[in-house]
Amino acid sequence: MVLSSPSPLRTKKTQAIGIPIIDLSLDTTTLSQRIITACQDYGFFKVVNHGVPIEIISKMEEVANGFFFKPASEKLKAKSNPPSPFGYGCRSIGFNGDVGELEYLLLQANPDQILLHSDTFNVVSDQPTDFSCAVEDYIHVVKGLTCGLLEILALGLSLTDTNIFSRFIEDVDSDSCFRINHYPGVKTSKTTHESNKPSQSHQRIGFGEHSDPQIFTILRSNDVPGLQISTVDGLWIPVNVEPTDFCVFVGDALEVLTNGRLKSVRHRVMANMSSRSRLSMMYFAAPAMNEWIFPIPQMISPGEQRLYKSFTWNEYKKAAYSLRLGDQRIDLFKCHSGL
Ligand SMILES: C=C1C[C@]23C[C@@]1(O)CC[C@H]2[C@@]12CC[C@H](O)[C@@](C)(C(=O)O1)[C@H]2[C@@H]3C(=O)O
Ligand SMILES: O=C(O)CCC(=O)C(=O)O
Ligand SMILES: [Fe+2]
Repeated sequence: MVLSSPSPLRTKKTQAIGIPIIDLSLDTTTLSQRIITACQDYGFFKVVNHGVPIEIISKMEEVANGFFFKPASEKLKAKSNPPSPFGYGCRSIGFNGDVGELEYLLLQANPDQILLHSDTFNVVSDQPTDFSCAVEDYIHVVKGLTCGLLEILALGLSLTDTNIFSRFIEDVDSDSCFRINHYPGVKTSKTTHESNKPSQSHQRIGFGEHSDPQIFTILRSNDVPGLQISTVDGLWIPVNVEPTDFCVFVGDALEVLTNGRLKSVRHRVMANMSSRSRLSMMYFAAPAMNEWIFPIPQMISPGEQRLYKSFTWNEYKKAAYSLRLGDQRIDLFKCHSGL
């Protein structure tokens, strides 16, 4: 594994330290060990040499930019009515008062459900088929990458059933979703520079601190900075992303399935970093709604306590949507008795 070299402390609470970079051209045994270490220590890693065709990524970026550059009045036509998490959103995140300096499109990702978004595709682009094909192609390849990584992960955890995680994602009813976030660039204010006062834009939160509820999240962004992950001791590490890389986040469901051995990573996006706009795309790999999530018995060593209760993915999603973005929803499902 290649680790980026440490650089000096930037602020009291933000530190640039080595973030695991996983080279997928390595042999499976080495890979599986490195992925486990990264998921245990950070709940996060970057992936290089993944083999996802650049044309598919660039096409997705092109159609997404085409949408976000449209006038606000056009984009608002892609807002869901009645309100649902899906479709176009601007500033408002979820239904409980969270806001961020971004606009986004949120879509269901499984091949059957994506067809339900045809109304959205008709308004997001003058060439709806071009848009929907770009989305379908992108999801297809990223889903393949996700399942491959989850199989290597299961191998690294010495689980006999190496499809135990990927099966959730391959399920035709999987609740995986796809999100495209657009963070407009910051207009630098002359007045602020002249008066030498700290700019308001320093506090601009693009997407507030949270962990992802799903199993795995695969992110790709352009080269505009802003993403930060939190370490166990509460330090924020900026993640510099190359447009050719993917970032992988452990989600809450994987923390539960591994009885806490792999930790879901808290992360956020700062929106004060560049005059250029940031575009990110996330594939959230999730189980089907009726699927049970609980610590896999093989993940509970003799003498170890079971940390989480059993619940369906539907129950977990309901809990997530009843809470604020930054809430620790996983705590609701902890076994206090150890049973
Ligand atoms: C405030 C919220 C937005 C969110 C649902 C929630 O109530 C809490 C979890 C949020 C999150 C974070 C990861 C993904 O971006 C997301 C789609 C998800 O599954 O959980 C969002 C939800 C959302 O924006 O709808
Ligand atoms: O936009 C990003 O880079 C990350 C956004 C995110 O964490 C999310 O949508 O869950
Ligand atoms: Fe996230």
